[in-house]
Amino acid sequence: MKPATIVSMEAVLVDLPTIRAHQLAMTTMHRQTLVIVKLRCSDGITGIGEATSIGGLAYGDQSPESTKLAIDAYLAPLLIGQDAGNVNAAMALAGKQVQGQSYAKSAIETALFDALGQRLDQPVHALLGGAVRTSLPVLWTLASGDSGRDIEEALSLIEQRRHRVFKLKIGRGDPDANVAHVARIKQALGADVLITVDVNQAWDEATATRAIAALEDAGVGLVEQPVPRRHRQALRRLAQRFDVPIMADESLNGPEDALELAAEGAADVFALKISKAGGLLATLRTAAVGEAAGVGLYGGTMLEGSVGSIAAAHAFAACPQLRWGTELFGPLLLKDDVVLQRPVYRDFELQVPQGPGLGLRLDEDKLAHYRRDRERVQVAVA
Ligand SMILES: O=C(O)C[C@H]1C=CC(=O)O1
Ligand SMILES: [Mn+2]
Repeated sequence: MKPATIVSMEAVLVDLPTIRAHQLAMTTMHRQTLVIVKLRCSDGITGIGEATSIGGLAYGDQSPESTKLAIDAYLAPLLIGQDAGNVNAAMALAGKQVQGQSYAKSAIETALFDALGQRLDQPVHALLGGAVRTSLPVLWTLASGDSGRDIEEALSLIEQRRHRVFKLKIGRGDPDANVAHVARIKQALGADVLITVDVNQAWDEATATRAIAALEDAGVGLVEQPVPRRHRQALRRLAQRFDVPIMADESLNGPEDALELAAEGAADVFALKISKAGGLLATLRTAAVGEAAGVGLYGGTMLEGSVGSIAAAHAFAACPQLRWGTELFGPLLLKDDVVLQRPVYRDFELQVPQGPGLGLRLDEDKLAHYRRDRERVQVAVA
C-alpha cells in the first residue's frame, strides 16, 4: 500500500426533513441534522463519515454544531498531515489531545476506514476482521404520537416485509397513559410481534418500578433506558427485579461503561452506537466486554442518514454476537438523503454493502442543496 496522508477535512451540516414527526420523551423531531465529514487524502481518495445527534442537544451533550466546531477547530488541524492509512494511530492521537467528542471521532474514524477500504479495494467490514453476517435485522420505531396511526404504520410495514419488530418511544406525559398506549399496540399486533419500549431516561425509579410491571403484563419484550443515565444503581435494581430484559442506552458509551454495567449486573442488553463509543473499533471493544459478560447486544442508532447507518452496519456485521438485532432504520425516516445509492432493506433486513470502503458515495448535488450554509457557499462561488 502506497503511503498517503490526510490533506483536508471538511464537516458539513446537512438539514433533512423527516417523513413524519418523530416523538420521543424529550423532544419531537421534524427534521434531522447530519454532520457529513469529507476527508481527503494525498493519493486523491476521499473518505466520508457522519456524526448525528437526536434533537440537537435533547439526547446527549453533543450537538451537530458542537461536533462541527470540534472538527474544524481541533480535530482537523491535529490530524492533517498524519498517515491516512493508520486508523489506530490517528485515533490514538485524537484520543490523547481531544477529550470527549465521541460523535466527531466516530465520523472521522469512519472516513478513515472508508478511504482505507477504497485504497485496498475492500469493504470496511473486512478491515474490521470480516463480517459474520451479510444482512442485519432492523426494527422500526413507532413514534407518531398517536396509537391508531402507529398500529396502521406497523401493519403496513409487516405487509411490506420491511419490519416485524417495533420499538415504542414512551416516557412523555402520564406513565399510565404510556402503558395503555403500549398495551393497545401490542394487542393489535399480536403475540408474534416483538414490542420493545424506549423511555429515554424519563422515569424515576419508583415510576419505573410501577410502569415496568404493567409493561411486562402487557407483553413488552425489552425495556430501554427507563431511568436517567447516571442512576446506575436504580438501573441495576430494575434489571434484577424484572424478568423483562432491561437495556442500557444512554448509560452505555464505551468499553469502560460496559465493564462497570456488566460487573454490577445493571443491564441485560447493551445498545451499541458508533457515535456513543467514538467509532467502529471502540464499538467492537464495547461489544467484546458485553459478550464476555454474557450481556445481549443490540445495534443502536442515533437516527443517522445513510452514511452513518452503513458505517454502523459494517461494525455490527463484524460483531460475533448480535442477539437483539438492530434499529438501523434512520435513512427510512428521512425524506431524502445525500448519497447516490440509498441502503437496501429487504425481507426485514438491511443488506450490508460489499463494495470497497463503506460501499456508498455522496450525491454532491443533494449535499449542495441540503447543506445549511448553502447561501454562503453560493455567494462564495458567484
Ligand atoms: O435510542 C434512542 O434513544 C434514539 C433512537 C433510536 C431509535 C429511535 O427512534 O430513536
Ligand atoms: Mn434509546
